[in-house]
Amino acid sequence: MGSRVSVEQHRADVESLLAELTPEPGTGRTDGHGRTAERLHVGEALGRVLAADVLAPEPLPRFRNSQMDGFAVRAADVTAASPDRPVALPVAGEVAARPGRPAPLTPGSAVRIMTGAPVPDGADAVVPVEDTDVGTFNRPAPGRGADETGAPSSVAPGRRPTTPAGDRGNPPPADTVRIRVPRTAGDFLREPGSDVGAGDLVLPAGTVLAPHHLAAAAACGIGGLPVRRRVRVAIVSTGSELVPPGAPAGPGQIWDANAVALAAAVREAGAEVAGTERVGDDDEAARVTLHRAAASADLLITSGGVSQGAHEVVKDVLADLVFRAVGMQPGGPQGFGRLGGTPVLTFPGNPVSTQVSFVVFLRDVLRRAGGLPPVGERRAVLGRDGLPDGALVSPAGRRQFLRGRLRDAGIRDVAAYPVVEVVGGPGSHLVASMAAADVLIDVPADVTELCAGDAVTVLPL
Ligand SMILES: Nc1nc2c(c(=O)[nH]1)N[C@H]1C(S)=C(S)[C@@H](COP(=O)(O)OP(=O)(O)OC[C@H]3O[C@@H](n4cnc5c(N)ncnc54)[C@H](O)[C@@H]3O)O[C@H]1N2
Ligand code: MOO
Repeated sequence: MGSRVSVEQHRADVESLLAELTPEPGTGRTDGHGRTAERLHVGEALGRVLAADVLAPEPLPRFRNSQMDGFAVRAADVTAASPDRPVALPVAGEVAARPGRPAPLTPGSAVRIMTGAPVPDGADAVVPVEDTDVGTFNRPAPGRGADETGAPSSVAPGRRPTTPAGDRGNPPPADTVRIRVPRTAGDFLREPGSDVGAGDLVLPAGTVLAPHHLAAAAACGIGGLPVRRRVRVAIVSTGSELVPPGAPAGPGQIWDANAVALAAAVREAGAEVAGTERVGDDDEAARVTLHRAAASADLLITSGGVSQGAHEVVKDVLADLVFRAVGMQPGGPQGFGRLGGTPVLTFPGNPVSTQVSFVVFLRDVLRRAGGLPPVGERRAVLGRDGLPDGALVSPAGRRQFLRGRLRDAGIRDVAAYPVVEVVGGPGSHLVASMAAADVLIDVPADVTELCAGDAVTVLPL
């Protein structure tokens, strides 16, 4: 395996191997049909990354409509209105939020109008129904009377209604409305294009589509969105001892944690799982499986079979790859190269090592390829609880990635770094203990001792 290389060196080599996964304009990764993007129904695009700017095909709102339930009027007809001297106007019908175009308003009249309904030509303001003698357009609920403003009076739970049930149904609309509040032109109108104009930018390329982005696109009538094609990753876990979770395990068998962990990590990083396969320590079977998996994907990742044992199928079958010891713990034995043109990363089989390898070498590469921001790192202060002796020692020349848990910062600590406690042990088989962690504590290769209170870098899990 030769001498150890640094984490930085291995990361640089992995990034240069995988540069083709991050499309640059004109040189992008394609899907065999020359596409770097695909079109998805707006309802299916959650979490995907927009491949192009999305412009509004029409103004939004599409037409001038009412902001309130009330009466569409000419403002000039109601400028003199006041509670003491209401202006009476004849009511010339009703317009609701329904398909169709309303008839124009005759000057000197009012039209009942509902929220969202198109405003008739000739009307330039809406008077909310509460500002008129009508009070409300609601039907009285069964058994409820109307109060003096016309609004239904509330009936306390368990009380008997104060009016007989015969008041049900819509009272006939008044043919005259008395308007008590003056209005000026434009009041309670929603103008076409006041949200977005035709041809305006609604969503810029690169947006990671959240529900409110999808709502904006849908409201603009956009049925399909161009999204970046996701990197397709094939996953092969190796080891004759492995059985799938849920299946019975006999003597010497263990459940395959890595295929599940890697598939979930790939998806979380914005990529797509082309397939997961398990193969035993049989060179011929492994050869077939690895070639098939590589041919199906943009990237192949494997777990296991890369150290110094007698049955290292990955090393044996992928002999053209570079296998090396990286100066880190866990995750020391690493390999990279190509199989039939497809880039391959080989992660060590210990389940903590596999997951740490993904976080350290692949997570942000996949995120960048998919148009997502890197997870990045943050600073924290080492807590005392996870350090019985108040300090930890780390071997020189090995970058350690310890499992840690951030403590909730109290209000007093808002400006300070959060405290991180070491959790679980350092062993790379301690996969259940890792479930208690929410970060990896990054101890640099040249640091051999850390004390409670020291500042550290952590990588979120
Ligand atoms: N003589 C040496 N032995 C080992 C060295 C070394 O440098 N010299 N390195 C050790 C380190 S560090 C690691 S990490 C492992 C890496 O080994 P492999 O990548 O070859 O992995 P395996 O031997 O196949 O498995 C290691 C361990 O993990 C378990 N495992 C494997 N796959 C899964 C899975 N999908 N789900 C759950 N657990 C899995 C496997 O049963 C073994 O216990 O090598 C050390 N040895
Ligand atoms: O490097 Mo291994 O990944 O420590 O257990």
